[in-house]
Amino acid sequence: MAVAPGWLAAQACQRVLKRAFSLHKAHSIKDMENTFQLVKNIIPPLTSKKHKGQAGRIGIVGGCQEYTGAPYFAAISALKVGADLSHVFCTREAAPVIKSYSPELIVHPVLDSPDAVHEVEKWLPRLHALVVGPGLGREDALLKNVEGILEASKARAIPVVIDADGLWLIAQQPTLIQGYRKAVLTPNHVEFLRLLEAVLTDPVDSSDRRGAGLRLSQALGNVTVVQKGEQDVISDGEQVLECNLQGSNRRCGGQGDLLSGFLGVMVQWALHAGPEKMNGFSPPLVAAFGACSLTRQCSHQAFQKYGRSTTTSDMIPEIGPAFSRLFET
Ligand SMILES: NC(=O)C1=CN([C@@H]2O[C@H](COP(=O)(O)OP(=O)(O)OC[C@H]3O[C@@H](n4cnc5c(N)ncnc54)[C@H](O)[C@@H]3O)[C@@H](O)[C@H]2O)[C@@H](O)CC1
Ligand SMILES: Nc1ncnc2c1ncn2[C@@H]1O[C@H](COP(=O)(O)OP(=O)(O)OP(=O)(O)O)[C@@H](O)[C@H]1O
Ligand SMILES: [Mg+2]
Repeated sequence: MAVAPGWLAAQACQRVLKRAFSLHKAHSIKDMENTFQLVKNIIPPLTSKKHKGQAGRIGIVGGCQEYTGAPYFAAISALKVGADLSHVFCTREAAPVIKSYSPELIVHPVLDSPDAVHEVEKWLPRLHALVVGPGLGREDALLKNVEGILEASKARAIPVVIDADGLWLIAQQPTLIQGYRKAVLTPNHVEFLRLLEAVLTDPVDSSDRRGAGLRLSQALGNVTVVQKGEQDVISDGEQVLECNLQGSNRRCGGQGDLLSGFLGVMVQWALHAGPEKMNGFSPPLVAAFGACSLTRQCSHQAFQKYGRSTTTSDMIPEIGPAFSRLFET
């Protein structure tokens, strides 16, 4: 019997949705379908009418002597999800290493220069979003420069995803992003607890992940918070979305870096698409759901091939197939 490709695609989509929502009673498969549909709504179509740059020009702020992999993962994932140009702003020492990983990346060795804020600021008019923190390190001088870069980005209303050591900075100075609704924080378990402690004055039950995420977001003035973990819990202080899509049980480093790169692209897609396509959700919330789903799907697919030996590099070739499976069926 011949089976129509459309039918096969619909079955694959149903399987993904069942994996995604079977665990959480607060959502029905219908809700999940609707949320995936919202992500689909923000994806700019590939057409012959566009010029280079229109699908996204993303900047990654991070990369130092110790960490060169993290900014690479964030920058390459931005490109592979569909951005046209991906810039990395890193320290002088880290630049040749990051360049050597990929000819696709534009690498600026400026982050430890005395003029770092100005050097990054002059690129800001050409960027749609910044991802701040992967592989940044915690040196005071670098963090000071990143403070200036964040202020300059806010002044230009550029969306910022803050991850890793960028979250370390925010835990020291929450006022840096207080009330900036174009900021999305992507803490892992340890980073989330650190933020809770830094921002909330009253004790909070961190085992109630929805409640804690809501409260943290509210305390930061509705900055979107993506709490990564067995389930990803996403809140903008008003609503909570959970992503339960099956990933893998490999916890190798770098998966969060991929997520931050996806999110840098998707958040500007969502803001560009506008609130009318969001069915009452905020654009950063929908973008975060998309980035979490895609990371977990890549992890799932890579694990099916490589099992215990899966590393984050194995997830990169899965980005295209995972994206098609989730958002193009
Ligand atoms: N290949 C690379 O270059 C990678 C670099 N990374 C970078 O590494 C830097 C540090 O980020 P991490 O997420 O590793 O953060 P941390 O260096 O704070 O934590 C590393 C790990 O140590 C453990 N840990 C932390 N605090 C602990 C404590 N008090 N007691 C016991 N265990 C504790 C946790 O398992 C945690 O995930 C960031 O710049 C990040 O972007 C990571 O993104 C992973 C990949
Ligand atoms: N227990 C888990 N089960 C399934 N998926 C998980 C689990 N913990 C984290 N993840 C997924 O792994 C991805 C990265 O989250 P993680 O908490 O490892 O970030 P991270 O520590 O910042 O990573 P990185 O090493 O890049 O810094 C997210 O997509 C998250 O959904
Ligand atoms: Mg991380």
